[in-house]
Amino acid sequence: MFVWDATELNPEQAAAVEEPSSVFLVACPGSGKTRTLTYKIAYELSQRTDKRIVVAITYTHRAADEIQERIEALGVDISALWIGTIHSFCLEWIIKPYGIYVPELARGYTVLDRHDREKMLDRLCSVYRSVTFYDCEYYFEGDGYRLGCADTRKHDSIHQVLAAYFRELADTRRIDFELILWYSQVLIRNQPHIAALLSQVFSYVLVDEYQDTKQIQYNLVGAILRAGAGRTKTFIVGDPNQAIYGSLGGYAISVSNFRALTGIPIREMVLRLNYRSSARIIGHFSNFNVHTTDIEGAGEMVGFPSHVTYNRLVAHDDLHDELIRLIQKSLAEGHAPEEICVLAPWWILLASTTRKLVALLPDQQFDGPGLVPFSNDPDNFWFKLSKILLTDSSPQMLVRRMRWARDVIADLRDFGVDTAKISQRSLLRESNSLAIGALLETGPAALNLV
Ligand SMILES: Nc1ncnc2c1ncn2[C@@H]1O[C@H](COP(=O)(O)OP(=O)(O)OP(=O)(O)O)[C@@H](O)[C@H]1O
Repeated sequence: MFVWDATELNPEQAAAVEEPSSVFLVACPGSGKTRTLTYKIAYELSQRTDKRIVVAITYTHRAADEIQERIEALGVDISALWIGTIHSFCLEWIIKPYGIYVPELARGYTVLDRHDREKMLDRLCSVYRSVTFYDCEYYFEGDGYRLGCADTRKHDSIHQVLAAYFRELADTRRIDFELILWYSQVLIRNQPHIAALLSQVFSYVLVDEYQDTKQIQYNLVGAILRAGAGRTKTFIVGDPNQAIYGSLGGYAISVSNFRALTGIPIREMVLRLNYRSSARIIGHFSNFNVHTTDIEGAGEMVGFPSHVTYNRLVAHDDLHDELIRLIQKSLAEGHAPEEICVLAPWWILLASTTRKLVALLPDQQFDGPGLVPFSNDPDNFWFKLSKILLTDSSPQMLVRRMRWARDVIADLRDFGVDTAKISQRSLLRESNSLAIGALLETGPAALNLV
C-alpha cells in the first residue's frame, strides 16, 4: 500500500489524491501541482484491483519523464502506467491500431518531425515576402483549421502556404502533430467502438496543464470518459491563470463544461497554498489574475523582502542595457549568477534577449531559449544521442540515461543497424569514455561511436 507522511502532502493535496471520484483540480502557481499529480498516479496504481491501465497525459515529454521517475522513486510499480504527451497518446492508442479505418492513413504514413516540418514550411514560405515558418502555426477546431498568427494581413498568404503544405504531406503520406490530433478525432467520431474499447482498457485518465489544452484534445478525452460512463475516472489539473497557448487554441475549460462534455460526476477541488514565492510576489501576482483564485504563501520564502519595481522610464531600445545594468548590480551585491533570472512575456522575446545578453556579457554563463544548437526534439536521433553524451554519468542520472540509451538503440535498429552486440550499458560506457572537447573539435565524425 502506498502511504506518505504529513510533510509530503498538505491536507488539500492529500484530499485530492485520496478523492474517490473524478477530480477537476485548480492549482495556483507553485502549489505542488506536479507533486499532487505524481502522488495521485502512484496512489491509483497501488490501489488497482484490475488489470486496467492508468493513463497520464502531460504537456511535454520532459514532464512525462520527470513524473515517471518520481513515481519510480516512490517505489511504486509502474508497469500499468502509460504516460506521455497527447500526441504520443493518440499515435499509440488511436492512430496505430485504428488508422486503417481512415483512407488517408490506410496505406501507411510517417510522422513529420519538427525539424523536417520547419524545413518544409521554410521552403514553401520562401516565395512569399512577408511570411515565415513562425507565422504558419495552425490548429484544428470544429471542422476546419485556424491560424495562430495574430496578423490578419498575412492570413491569405499563410492559407496558400498551408494548402501547398497539406498537399505535399498527402502526396508523401506524412502527417504532422496537428494531423495526428485531427485523424484521432475523425476516428473517435466515426468509430464509436474505439472510445468504448479504450474506456474498458483505462481505469484513469489524468491530464496535466489543462489550461493549455485545445478543444480537439478535450473532445478526445471527453469521448473516452463519456463512453466509460463513470467506470473510467479522470483527474484533470491546471491553473486558468497560467494559460500561455491561447494563440494555438489552448484554453481553460470550466468545470461545468467539462462535466457536460464527459457526462460523469466530477468534483472540483483547489490547491491554494503557494510554496515558491514571497508574500510580496503573491500580492503582486494578484494584479494580473485573470481568474479569481485564492493564494496563500506557505513556503520558506514567504517572508522574503522581495523588491518589486515597475519601470516606465526605460525606452524599449534601451531595455538590454538596463538588463545588463541590473545583472551587474546584482552580481556586485554578491548574488550568485544562478540566482539571477530574466523573464519575458513571450518566448520569442526571450530568445532574442538571451542571445543579446550572451553577446554583451561574454564573461557570464547563460542558460535560456535560443542557445541550444538544435531544438529539444524528442523525435530527433541526434538530440537523444547528445543527451547521453552531454550528461554526467552520476548515479542519480543512471535510470534516465539507461532509458535514453534504450531509445537510441531502438532507433539504430530501425535504421537497419545490427544492434545485437550493443547493450544499454555498453553504449553508456562508450559515451562516458569520450572526451567532449575532442568530440566538439572533430565534429559529427566523432559521433560515429557505434
Ligand atoms: N506539501 C508540500 N510541502 C512542502 N513543499 C511543497 C509541498 N508541495 C509542494 N511543495 C514544493 O512547492 C514547490 C512547487 O511544487 P511543484 O513544482 O510541484 O508546483 P507546481 O504547482 O507544479 O508549480 P507551477 O506553478 O510551475 O505549476 C516545489 O519546490 C515543491 O517541492
